[in-house]
Amino acid sequence: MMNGVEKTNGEDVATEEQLITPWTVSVASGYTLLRDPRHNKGLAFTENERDAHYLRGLLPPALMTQELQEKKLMHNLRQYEVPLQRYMAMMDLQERNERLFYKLLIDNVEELLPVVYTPTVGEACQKYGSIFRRPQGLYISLKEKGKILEVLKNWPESNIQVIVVTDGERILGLGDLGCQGMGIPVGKLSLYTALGGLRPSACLPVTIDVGTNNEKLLNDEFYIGLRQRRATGQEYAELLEEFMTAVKKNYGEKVLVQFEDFANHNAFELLEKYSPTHLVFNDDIQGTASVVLAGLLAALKLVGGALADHRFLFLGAGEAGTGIAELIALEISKQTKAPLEETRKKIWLVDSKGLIVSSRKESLQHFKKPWAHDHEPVKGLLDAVKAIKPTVLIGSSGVGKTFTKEVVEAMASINEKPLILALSNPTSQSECTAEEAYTWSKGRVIFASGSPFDPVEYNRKVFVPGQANNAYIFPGFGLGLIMSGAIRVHDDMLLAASEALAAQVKQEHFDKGLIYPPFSNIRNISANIAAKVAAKAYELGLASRLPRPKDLVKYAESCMYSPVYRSYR
Ligand SMILES: O=C([O-])CC(=O)C(=O)O
Ligand SMILES: [Mg+2]
Repeated sequence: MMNGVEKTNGEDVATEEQLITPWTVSVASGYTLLRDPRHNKGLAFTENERDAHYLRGLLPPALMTQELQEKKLMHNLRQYEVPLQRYMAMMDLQERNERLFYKLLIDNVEELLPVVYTPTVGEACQKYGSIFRRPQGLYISLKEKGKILEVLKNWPESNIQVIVVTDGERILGLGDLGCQGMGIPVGKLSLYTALGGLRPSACLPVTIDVGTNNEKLLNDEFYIGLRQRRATGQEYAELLEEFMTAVKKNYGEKVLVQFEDFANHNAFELLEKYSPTHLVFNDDIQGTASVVLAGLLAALKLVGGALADHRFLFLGAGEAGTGIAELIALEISKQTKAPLEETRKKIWLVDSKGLIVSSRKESLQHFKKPWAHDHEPVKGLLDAVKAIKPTVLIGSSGVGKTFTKEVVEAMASINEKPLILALSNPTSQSECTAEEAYTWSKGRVIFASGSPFDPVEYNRKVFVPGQANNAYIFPGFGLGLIMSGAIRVHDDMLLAASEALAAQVKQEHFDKGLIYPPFSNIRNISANIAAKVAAKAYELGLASRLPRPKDLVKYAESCMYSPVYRSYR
């Protein structure tokens, strides 16, 4: 139980032999207050606050508003030309003055998203050891086996609502970054707060360190993780089981665990294993699926027809590829009442061995098997495009530069308005650039990508590429789950989130060729997504927060964290 009889940090339920953490709660003042990022306001402390909180002399005389601090910091950030330096400046700010960090991020979301998130966060993870200053998040390694519950109690907050956890094995499209994957949970959770309005203190980033198979990191003297090859099989499963059990025991039934950037085999297995007993969500399978489906639903206004009239070809049959494919098949099945086995046949996947066809079925990993349709073998992507004649081409393999000129031209020769999504992250792994997509299709493509691209001018027309990134969905999705007290995730909630996001794309966006709304309005979008997800949770009997609020959008908005400074008495 979270807020009821038991205290959440477990002291009350501990027996006399059990070890507890002797937390004390005190009012911060003076030097300690300035060093406490959650409460520090820097030069924005008022005269009264300086008197009352023993700050006299610890600050220079000037007073600044939060707006002026924001202006100064944005100016400073823009001086850095190297993206990683901007990232480090933002992380320093988060460690120094949390509210100001979120004020910057919320007010300048389009400019700062690429700094604290994709693509720069990818480079930050690669160099995490070298840029390491203060630890962020919770590290749970094989050394902590048998003690995970105690480790959770070391974290200074006990009222956790969302955990983003990675084991670092597949960080974006960059591969195994081991313990240095911590940048991802940290970045995702700062979006939970900035874009979805969850309180920072309710968010817990976790990295599970079972080793790494990345030789470069194993030989890097600055590497911060366990210097061993990855534990697998039973050893791995046991550590995760201990973690999942400890999480539920410590935070209760309603804590959301978001799996992030696990390698394919573990991602599918963990989701399947824990969905029946925990509130779990895999962002790379389900979040990406929901955001892509939203883009497709919106794109129908530009390309015409119903979803069922289209043919889909994927390059990449991992978490994103099969997750998106399954959600598209589910949506078509709901719309047409055709069984899933039928609707799946509109969707074709290509992996590293070529088109997935029935003759390969025996040797396929189980998550690929539903996509093995009858067709003669086809080797490469270009031949698959020519054979399948898709209206929609989606890249989700994590490998860059795979949508070649020939592939884009083939799509443009088949379709008046080809729909191409280059989802792989970060920018270096994108299947093609926005400029390539517009140029090679002679300006006819409808394009979106996982990493952001600047607008492109082609034939004196400006094209604005959309960003098909799960960041549109997970913050609002999570908010919807938390605010309704949901105890399980259901696929219908993903569909509800897709529809809510698609509904936010307005004529002015379509006019620019966009199939996603701009991020500048993301808090409002998140409130709408949260409301639809929560409504679905109530409808399905999965919500525990009763009675149901009448106006769920208003309620979502009222739950959202504001970064504006509070006055101290
Ligand atoms: O982090 C992102 O930008 C999207 C994502 O989940 C991934 O690429 O794994
Ligand atoms: Mg991810």
